[in-house]
Amino acid sequence: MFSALRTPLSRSAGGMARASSRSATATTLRQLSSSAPRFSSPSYNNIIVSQPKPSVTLITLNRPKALNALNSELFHEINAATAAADDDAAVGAIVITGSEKAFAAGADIKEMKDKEFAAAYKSNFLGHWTKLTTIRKPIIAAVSGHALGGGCELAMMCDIILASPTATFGQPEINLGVIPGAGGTQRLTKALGKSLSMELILTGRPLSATEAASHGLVSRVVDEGTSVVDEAVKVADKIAQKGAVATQAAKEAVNASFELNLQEGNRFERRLFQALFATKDQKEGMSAFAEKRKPTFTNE
Ligand SMILES: CCCCCCC[C@H](O)CC(=O)SCCNC(=O)CCNC(=O)[C@H](O)C(C)(C)COP(=O)([O-])OP(=O)([O-])OC[C@H]1O[C@@H](n2cnc3c(N)ncnc32)[C@H](O)[C@@H]1OP(=O)([O-])[O-]
Repeated sequence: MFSALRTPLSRSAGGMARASSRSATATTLRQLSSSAPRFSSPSYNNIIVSQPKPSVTLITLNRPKALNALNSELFHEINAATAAADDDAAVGAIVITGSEKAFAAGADIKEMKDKEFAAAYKSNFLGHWTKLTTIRKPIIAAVSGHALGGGCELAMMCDIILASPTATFGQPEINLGVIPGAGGTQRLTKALGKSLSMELILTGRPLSATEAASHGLVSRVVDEGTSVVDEAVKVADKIAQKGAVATQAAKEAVNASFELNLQEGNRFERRLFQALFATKDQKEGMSAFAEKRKPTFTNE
C-alpha cells in the first residue's frame, strides 16, 4: 500500500557518482532543514519521506495542526516507511523528525478518548506501534520542541536521539488519568534511573534538552543555530558509510544489553564478533588498516 518515496531530487542525487553528489546533497540538506518539508508524498497523509542523501531516508512527521500527535494511520505510515528503508540496500540509516515546535505531542488524545477496554484489548491497541523497534538499520530521532507522551516514547524507540536546544521530553500521561503505554515507564527508567523517571512520570514535568543530555536520555544537544535535522542526517550518513553487516550487529548487540544479563550479553557480543570474521567487510576493514588506506565496504 505504501512505498518509500524517492523525490525527484533524490533520484537525481542518487544517479550521481558519490563524490560529485556531495555538494548537491549539501544544498539539499540545507533546503530540507531550513524550511518546512519541501516534498510531499501522494502515498502518505501524515508523514513526508525524503532522501537528503542517497544513503539516508528522512521521515518527517507532518500533522502540524495537531503538533504531530500520533494517530493510528500515522503509525502505519511510519511502519511502512521504515520497513521500506530497511529493505532498501542503498539506505544505511534512517532519521525521524518532526517540526520546530513539536517532534510529537504524544498519542492523539482525541482519537483515543472514547476507547473502551474490551475493544482496546481485543484489537491489541498500540501493539503495532512498537514495530519500529524491529527495524535492523539505525534510526536517529532529531528532536525539536515537544517530545511528550508517545512522542517521547517514539524518540526512545530510536537508536540515537539528537536534540535541539528547544527540545523538551516528558511523559505527561498522568495528567490524562493514564500512564505511558508505549514503553515510557520502561525505556525512560533505563535511561534516567528510578528516581528521576518516577518524578517525571508521577508529576508529568517535562525535561529540558540540557537536562536530558546531562542524564543520558539524548546523545547530545546541537548548538544554537545548528539544525538538528542537518546534524542527524550527517550522523546517519556517517553510519551509512560503515559496513552494513557490522552496523547491524552493533545495533543488535547494544540492544541486547537491555534484555540480557552481563554474562549472557558478553557471550552474545563475542559470538557476533566471531561471526563477523566470516564477512568480506572484516577482511577489507582490517587489510585497509594494515595497508594504510581507506576501506571500501561491500556490505558482505
Ligand atoms: C511510539 C508509540 C506511541 C504511542 C503512544 C501511546 C501511549 C502514550 O504513552 C499515551 C500518550 O501519548 S497520551 C498524550 C500525551 N501528551 C500530552 O498529554 C500532551 C498534550 N498536549 C499538550 O499538553 C499541549 O498541546 C502542548 C503543551 C504540547 C502545546 O501547547 P500549546 O502550544 O498551547 O498548543 P495547543 O493549543 O495545546 O495545541 C495545538 C493543537 O494541537 C492539538 N494537540 C496537541 N497535543 C495533542 C495530542 N496529544 N492529541 C491530539 N491533539 C493534540 C491541540 O488539541 C490543538 O489543536 P486544536 O484543534 O487547535 O485545539
